[in-house]
Amino acid sequence: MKKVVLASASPRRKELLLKFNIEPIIIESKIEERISPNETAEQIAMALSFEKANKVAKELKNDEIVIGADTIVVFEDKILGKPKSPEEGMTMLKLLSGKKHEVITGIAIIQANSNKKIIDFEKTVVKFRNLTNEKIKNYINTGEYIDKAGGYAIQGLGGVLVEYIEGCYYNVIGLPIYKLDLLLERHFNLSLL
Ligand SMILES: Cc1cn([C@H]2C[C@H](O)[C@@H](COP(=O)(O)OP(=O)(O)OP(=O)(O)O)O2)c(=O)[nH]c1=O
Repeated sequence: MKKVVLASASPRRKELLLKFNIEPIIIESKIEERISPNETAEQIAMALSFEKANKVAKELKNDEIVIGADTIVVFEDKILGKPKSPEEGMTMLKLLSGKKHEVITGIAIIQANSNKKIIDFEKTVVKFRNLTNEKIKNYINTGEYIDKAGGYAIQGLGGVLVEYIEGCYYNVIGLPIYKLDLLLERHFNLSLL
């Protein structure tokens, strides 16, 4: 397989790629995550994933495949980022309690030093069970909410909060693996299997 560069500091994304037999070179891509009010959530996630991948691709000398991704949580047209405090985490989980929300991941794949690039997104609906204030407080106290869009991690103790999902599980964790394989196959003649 060609050299794959993951333009991400997210340990989840690295672990996911490793699980699917890709050993990525990690290059963190620090961008300012600006959110423009005129864009849809899908457009925002795709634009941010592209910015992350493009920043790294521009610094490379060969024809590496660069992957960038951005995950956002959308509840009733409101974008929920990463909570900056336990209080904000608590407010987010109260909003999500008993309701459905969307997790959207933008994914950008760029071949460095070529004009080959593709940008797409994946959407998963997540239904939360009804949460008591005590349950929310107990979850926030675990600290797991930190660094997670929407303030929870489905792959961890946050799994207790989720009743069901509609769509790709890996998308919620930050990288829709089936779509990555589909895009690699279709546009780069590569595949995970
Ligand atoms: C909803 C949810 C989000 N998350 C995580 C996935 C993403 O890593 C994070 C959203 O932040 P992102 O901005 O997508 O990614 P990141 O800051 O972790 O890494 P980088 O920008 O360097 O690529 O939330 C989970 O791990 N589990 C979940 O259930």
